[in-house]
Amino acid sequence: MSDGTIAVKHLSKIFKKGNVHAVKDVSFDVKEGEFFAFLGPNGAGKSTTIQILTTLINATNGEVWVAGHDVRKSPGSVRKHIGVALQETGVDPDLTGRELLELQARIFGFNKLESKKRTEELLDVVQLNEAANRRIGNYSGGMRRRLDLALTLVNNPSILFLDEPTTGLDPSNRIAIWEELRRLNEVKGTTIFLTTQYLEEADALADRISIINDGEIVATGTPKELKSQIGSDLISITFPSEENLHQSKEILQQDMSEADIIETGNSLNIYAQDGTRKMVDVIRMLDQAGLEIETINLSSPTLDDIFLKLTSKEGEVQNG
Ligand SMILES: Nc1ncnc2c1ncn2[C@@H]1O[C@H](COP(=O)(O)OP(=O)(O)OP(=O)(O)O)[C@@H](O)[C@H]1O
Repeated sequence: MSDGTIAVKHLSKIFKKGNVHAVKDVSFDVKEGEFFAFLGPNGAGKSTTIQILTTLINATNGEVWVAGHDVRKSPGSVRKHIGVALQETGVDPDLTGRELLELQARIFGFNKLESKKRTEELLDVVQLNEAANRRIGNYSGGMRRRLDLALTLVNNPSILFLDEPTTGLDPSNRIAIWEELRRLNEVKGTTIFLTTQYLEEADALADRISIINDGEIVATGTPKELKSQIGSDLISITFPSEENLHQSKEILQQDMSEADIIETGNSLNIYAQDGTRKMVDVIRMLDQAGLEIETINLSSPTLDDIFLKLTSKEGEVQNG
């Protein structure tokens, strides 16, 4: 039985060489058809995790099920149902894109005719038809990534694993890959497990994100959940005079004990869960007290704020 799910329970990996504890008791599930992003800085343990999930290296501890199969007991069954694009795959630069795709199809057991047919389909999918007869050694970074993506799709996988698929690409090539991944996920229902260091990539693509840092998952949720988990909204107010600022602060502190009010230079920063409503309250209270304000501005936390908070050594917010 195969499906498009991933289940990881208490996964750990210790590299004996250097005694590196690269992955520490990591657990998560990915549902069929879900777009899941593993987000973390350099050395967080993303590549190690993806290599275990794709049967390339063994875990030290824990259980991993991919496409309904145990990666340790049935690696062959897992491989049949997944597509994998890892960082820095070495291929013969003298082959053309078309030749490499045909070769990959033969490796997966397609006969000659089927291999040619599948290759043409995939060249269409990743729009490499025009470059198909050029040597891979002459491909640009964006073309290489598109070819890598096509290679992962040869066996019609139910789950795609992509390790930092857009690292080093310029913005237009990055967006082209994003569109392709979205289409695969939405139209074909392919489950996607992607690692990235880019917040905007996880935010733009993923249904759910786990943030990994120093081998541990520090937060999991939808982009929206992650934002609201940490997320107080921020109301910044500037005043026409210092006196105005101090009087306003006193008034707001009396009536708003639940919100943090912090003075920064000539403005007050107010942190509140429901920023829009709080902003209306603040304006009303200051108006009633006859106090003038110069500007008032409301902003929500970005994923950047959350990422920094969760991955900084001082970060105190933890969540599973
Ligand atoms: N084969 C290995 N032997 C020893 N240590 C390793 C090995 N592979 C990875 N590590 C170490 O394990 C830790 C996690 O590395 P990993 O490559 O999984 O991180 P990553 O999140 O993928 O980082 P990057 O974004 O830079 O690819 C790092 O400290 C790394 O040096």
